[in-house]
Amino acid sequence: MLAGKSISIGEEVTLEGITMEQGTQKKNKLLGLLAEKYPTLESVYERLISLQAQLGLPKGIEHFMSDLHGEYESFFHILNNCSGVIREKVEYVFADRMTDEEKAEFCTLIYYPKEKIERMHAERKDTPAWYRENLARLLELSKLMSYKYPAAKVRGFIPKRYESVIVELLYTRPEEDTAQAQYHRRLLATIVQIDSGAGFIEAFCVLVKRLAVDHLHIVGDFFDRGSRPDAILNMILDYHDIDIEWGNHDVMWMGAAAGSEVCIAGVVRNSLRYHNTDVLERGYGISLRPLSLFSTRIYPDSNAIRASEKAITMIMLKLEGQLIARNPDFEMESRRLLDKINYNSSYVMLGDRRYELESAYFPTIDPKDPFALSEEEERIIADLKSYFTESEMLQKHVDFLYKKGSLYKCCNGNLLYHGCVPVNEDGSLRDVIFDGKAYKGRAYFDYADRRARRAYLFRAQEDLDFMWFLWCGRTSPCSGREVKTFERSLLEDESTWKEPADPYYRLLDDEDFCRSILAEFGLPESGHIINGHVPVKVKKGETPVKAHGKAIIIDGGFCQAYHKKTGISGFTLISNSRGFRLLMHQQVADVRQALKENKDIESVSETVELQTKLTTLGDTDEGKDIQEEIADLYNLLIAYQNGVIEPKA
Ligand SMILES: O=P(O)(O)OC[C@H]1O[C@](O)(COP(=O)(O)O)[C@@H](O)[C@@H]1O
Ligand SMILES: [Mn+2]
Repeated sequence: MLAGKSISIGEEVTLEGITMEQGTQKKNKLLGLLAEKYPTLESVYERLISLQAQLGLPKGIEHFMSDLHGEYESFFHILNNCSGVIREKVEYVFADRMTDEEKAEFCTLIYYPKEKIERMHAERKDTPAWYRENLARLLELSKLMSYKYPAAKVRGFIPKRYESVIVELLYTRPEEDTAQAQYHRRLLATIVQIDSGAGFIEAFCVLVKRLAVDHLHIVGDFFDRGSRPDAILNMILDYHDIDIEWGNHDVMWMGAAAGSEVCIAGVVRNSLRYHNTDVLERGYGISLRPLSLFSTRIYPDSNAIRASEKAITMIMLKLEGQLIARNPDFEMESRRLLDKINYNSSYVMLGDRRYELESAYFPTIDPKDPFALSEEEERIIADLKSYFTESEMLQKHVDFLYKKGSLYKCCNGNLLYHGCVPVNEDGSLRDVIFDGKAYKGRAYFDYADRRARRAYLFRAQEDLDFMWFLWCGRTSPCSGREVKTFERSLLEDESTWKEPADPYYRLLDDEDFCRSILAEFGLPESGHIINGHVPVKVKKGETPVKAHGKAIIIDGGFCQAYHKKTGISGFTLISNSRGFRLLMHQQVADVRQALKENKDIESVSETVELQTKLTTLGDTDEGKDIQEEIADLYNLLIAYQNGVIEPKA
């Protein structure tokens, strides 16, 4: 932050101009700092040579997934099998040197080394020969998979305790020299002899998985529908390299964790709707008991879960109505419907049409003031608010979502966000107005991202309300739909459930439109838009690849609830030095089955884009940083050579 300057949310931060002299001083100061890191001429040469060489290596492998929706079991397996990539590599390396069963067993060992070794031990199959054979296989696989990484980087991927021996094994060439071959055999035999085979196998498996995926992008929607989003977040807290683009379900949970009452009601409602109360009660220590006691009293004819869902839905609709009234900017007036109900005759007016209500029973509504919470409801929501804001685990997960996440990301020429860029019917960027100021395109995303961060930092009501808008606002970049929770909960006529969506979703098939969006975010024509949010119904012939590959929608329905709709159980999009391919995960294997029968998730691979030119690290964003470091090192070299800075001997 610039000293003495306060920054308002709509404003861009710019550096004040600095004089030439100040500029030189600053440059020398930076060089001085670099000289501390590289104090000798040799150290500069060494670093320069290594960086220059790295620029020519193939770019790292990026995996993209979205819409995990709490589906912990499949995600756990997919994270361990690296979306099927390990099996492909095993196929490639061992081709006809191993049978299918042997390969399947070897893959299971890589996915779940600890458990598999325990199993082998229990079955008395963990003989020295078994260890030697599997260590040799893991070594061969690691060698092949590490060719595109500089040695220093590979070293960094190996668990510390095993680093020196594994490096030794990786870089000896037994096939070239008999002395080396003997040395190699000795190393492997000794590892087994001294009983450290299990530790080394586990360390190799860490290395292989690390080599398979350089960077993971999750394009939103961790929460809701599936049962354990908390377990997914726990699993990725320490993931080596990850970014997240917030989905509409995530922002609602983030708003809830920041203390937005309507977001809290929305989160509780969604959890009850899918019978996923475990995530709240066990995962986050949030008690639903006060709500449940109240609900079963108010709705004695319903079971406890259904009663709670009804009660929290009404609280949510009241709070949403209050929020809409105090935020005309959100343009959500059409969603304020409790005052359009005729409570005597049990119908609602939508526009000028009358729709029958599913039930005429509204025990918590005062028809004269339908948006007011009763005293009991106030107490329930206040209790829930304290549980949400005080749940250590939830706050830890939401901290992580803020730290690693954002509303969008530009990465290696590609544009990632969960939902849409709001546009007009003709594809031009749509102005969205807040506090009398119009925002569109990238500036709108930046504005919304800043407000979402401010909501968590300062928790002012208007920013907390904004989190709700992000969850379900028609012009929210996370949603882009008019979300019809009222109709879906209270009306039987399904024609009212349809949710009008932003023209963006229709236009995404048009290449020129995609290019215009990429350009708006300062990205090249060769880039791609990568979205989640809209389940792709593969079984109905829909394809995730839009506009000849300019846009890819990767919501393949990880969640069980959507398998019937999509026909598959999730996608992983992979970008490597050759282009893009998509893995469609066919069937979910649970871990127990995987271990017992060496079962895996079947994944079908489809090429999305095959490049003729290999993409190198030099072509990526990381490559640009390396180029800058190289330029700084050259400046340091010049400063050493002409005596501006004295190198150490
Ligand atoms: O499937 P449910 O529980 O009825 O939820 C439907 C609601 O979820 C939404 O589809 C949002 O969730 P997604 O972001 O996963 O699509 C809303 O548009 C819709 O109102
Ligand atoms: Mn979504």
